[in-house]
Amino acid sequence: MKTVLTIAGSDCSGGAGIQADLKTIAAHGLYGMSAITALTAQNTTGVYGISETTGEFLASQLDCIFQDIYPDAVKIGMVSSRELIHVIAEKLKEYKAKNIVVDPVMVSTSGSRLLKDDAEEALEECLFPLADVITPNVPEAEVLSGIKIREREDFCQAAKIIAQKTAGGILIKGGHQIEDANDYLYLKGEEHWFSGRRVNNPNTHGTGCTLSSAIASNLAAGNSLPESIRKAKEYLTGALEDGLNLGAGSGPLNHMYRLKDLL
Ligand SMILES: Nc1ncnc2c1ncn2[C@@H]1O[C@H](COP(=O)(O)OP(=O)(O)OP(=O)(O)O)[C@@H](O)[C@H]1O
Ligand SMILES: Cc1ncc(CO)c(N)n1
Repeated sequence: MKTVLTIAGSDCSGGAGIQADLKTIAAHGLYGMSAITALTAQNTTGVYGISETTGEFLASQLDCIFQDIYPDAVKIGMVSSRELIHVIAEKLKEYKAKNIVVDPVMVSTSGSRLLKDDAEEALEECLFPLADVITPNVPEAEVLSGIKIREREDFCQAAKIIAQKTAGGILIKGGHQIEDANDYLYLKGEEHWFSGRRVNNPNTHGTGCTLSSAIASNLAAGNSLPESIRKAKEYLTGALEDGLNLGAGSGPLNHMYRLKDLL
């Protein structure tokens, strides 16, 4: 069985972070493992607390995983501090990790900052060079490139700037655009657009985590990057279209929508 590791923060309400990743990996029929960077106290209405793990303990989790069950792909989500980013980069190099998806999580869907100021630079310097693909949303891509993204051409311009930090692909997610849900991939000088059906559902807690772990799952299964993104987007759109409505705020997706017939 193919295996996928997620290195991310825990969302106690189950909609984003580690919990969304493990549900996504399981829904793809793969074996999921997790190294937890931080506990968060959050729910569909917001993030109420963050308790980070130590660098030493994160290193220990990664040693346990890589020395025993080697992952076929690795997804990295919320990593809020410089120290933890350094630990991850060192361990990924030490164990020659492959199929690395970096989701540069900066702000939660509900608007809370999930990254300390000094961590942004470390993310770009230490993790981007190791990534097979990085998956910023539009606001994150604006921060990383330093330009405003409004028109189709802006996606390309921003990606080219970000590409100076990575040899991997840059997937700029258009979920925050109003009219459509199209995503843009810049990979080794080539452009790919992935057109999405925009779903009229305000319950989008964890869309970014779900997409990146679905991409990692598809890479682990041996798909090319563009094919992994196409399949991941299809999975995500279905989970959103299912119309689950839990909690008082922006609720989670239904990861098990393809298994409904079993019940
Ligand atoms: N309403 C929607 N309908 C269809 N697809 C959507 C919708 N909202 C987001 N998406 C898709 O979800 C994926 C994740 O994009 P999004 O921009 O929401 O990520 P994100 O902002 O990183 O997520 P998060 O808020 O969890 O951090 C993309 O493929 C995007 O196109
Ligand atoms: C733990 C965690 N990771 C990522 C996000 C991004 O939505 C979140 N809300 N919580």
